[in-house]
Amino acid sequence: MWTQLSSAITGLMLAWVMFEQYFPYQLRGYLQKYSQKLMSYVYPYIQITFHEFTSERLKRSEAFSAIQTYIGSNSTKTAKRLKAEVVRNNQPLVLTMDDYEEVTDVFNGVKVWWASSKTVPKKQPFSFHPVAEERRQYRLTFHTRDREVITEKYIEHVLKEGKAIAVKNRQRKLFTNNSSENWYGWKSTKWSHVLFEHPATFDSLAMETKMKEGIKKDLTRFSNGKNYYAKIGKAWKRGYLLYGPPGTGKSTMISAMANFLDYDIYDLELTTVKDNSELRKLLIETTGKSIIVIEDIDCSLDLTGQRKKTKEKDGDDDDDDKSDKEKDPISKKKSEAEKENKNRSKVTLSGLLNFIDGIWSACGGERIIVFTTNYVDRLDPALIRTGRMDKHIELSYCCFEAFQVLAKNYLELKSHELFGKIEELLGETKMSPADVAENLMPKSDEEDEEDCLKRLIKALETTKEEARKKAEEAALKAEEAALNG
Ligand SMILES: Nc1ncnc2c1ncn2[C@@H]1O[C@H](COP(=O)(O)OP(=O)(O)OP(=O)(O)O)[C@@H](O)[C@H]1O
Ligand SMILES: [Mg+2]
Repeated sequence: MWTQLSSAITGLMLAWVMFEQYFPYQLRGYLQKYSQKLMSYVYPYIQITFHEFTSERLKRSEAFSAIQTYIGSNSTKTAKRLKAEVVRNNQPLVLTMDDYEEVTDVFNGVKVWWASSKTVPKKQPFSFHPVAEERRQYRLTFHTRDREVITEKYIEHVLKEGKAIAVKNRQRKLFTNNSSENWYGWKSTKWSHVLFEHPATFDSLAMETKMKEGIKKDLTRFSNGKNYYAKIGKAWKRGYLLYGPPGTGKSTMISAMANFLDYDIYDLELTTVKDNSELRKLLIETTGKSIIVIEDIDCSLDLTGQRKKTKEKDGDDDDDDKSDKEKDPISKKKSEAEKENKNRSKVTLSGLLNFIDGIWSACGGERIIVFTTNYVDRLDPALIRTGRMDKHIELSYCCFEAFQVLAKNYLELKSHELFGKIEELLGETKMSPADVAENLMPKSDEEDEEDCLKRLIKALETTKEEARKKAEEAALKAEEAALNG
């Protein structure tokens, strides 16, 4: 048996050598051409191969990824051998077609075959670029008579569907910028990320229903506005300025926005950005369908510009001002951050404005930029003028409508006899939704809804009393000052 096989192989090899030696080059070309033609009569199928990596810089082919997702979602019903991957502990298994497996698909009554295979490239003795161990490819086979429908419609359908499924299944990410000291090598990591899993939604957000609905509408119009933005010649982006006292839900709203639109979040820490060019590099690295957030913009940088610097030089920063700062927690936060950032970040106001609406801001598309601040009046007018930050949203102290949302979320209460008293007190005093929520949270298993509501009433009364005393003291001081001339 082995001797027969080896003599057959030797015979074939001899025939090939004779063919190579005795047939002239042109004749060999003709023979190959006609044999292929002959084959196409016997085998009337066309094959297209999609490789995993593009030829340039080993980048993964987008078409391959889309096809993989498309086949993955369809093949689980038909393929006999599947590959299982666990993405995360609490996620279901992701099943894809195994290597060397074949599945069929039908499009407009036309049948096609998809097969997966892989090649292992020869090891490079020396290379600067890491070489992928295996390269996979998908082979699409279809009948010659279906050439038109497949090349003109089917492939486009597969790529579009694959991308849509990937968007639907993707795990959203929360990025934060690394300090430039940690950018290394040709594959520098400017952003690092974790999975974004914040549960906040617009339903759980406590604020006036009308305002909430308005914001949701605005976001939906933006995310569906690709053609509109192209038509009016504007970059597909929108700026929001969220302002209000601490604990009124600015950060929570950003998470709710990301969950509502299914976007990633880039939390940009400006104080670690060295200069404007670094800011631009960071921006280029962000992807579409994302929210870029700069929190506490008034603390991040000296965005009040040159005016403030000259003021400080003139010695305008008097003692009274300083003692005020010591009292006010927001100013304290601001001055601490200012001190820390002095000389560290050279990002300028103009650099930031360029980031918001300069030429570079258009790359990527479909992006929302959100600034938050506790003090809107401390920002430079250039930063908040109309057209720059498209929408200004004030998040304020808890109103009764907002309280109702919190009571429903925290205590599953839609009404209660104590609601009337709470409505009255909320109208007379200022308490942030964060503080209201804190009071509504049961502190032990023994506490019921009524205990929580009573605690809130007590807290509201204390706040009201403190505010009354403060106002009295201020009035007294003003009276004294008037008397002293
Ligand atoms: N409007 C709101 N609806 C629901 N929960 C809220 C709301 N505002 C605040 N909270 C609760 O209070 C906590 C603090 O809120 P959040 O961090 O969003 O406030 P903030 O406005 O960003 O404050 P800061 O100005 O200090 O950053 C949140 O974890 C959330 O549970
Ligand atoms: Mg916040």
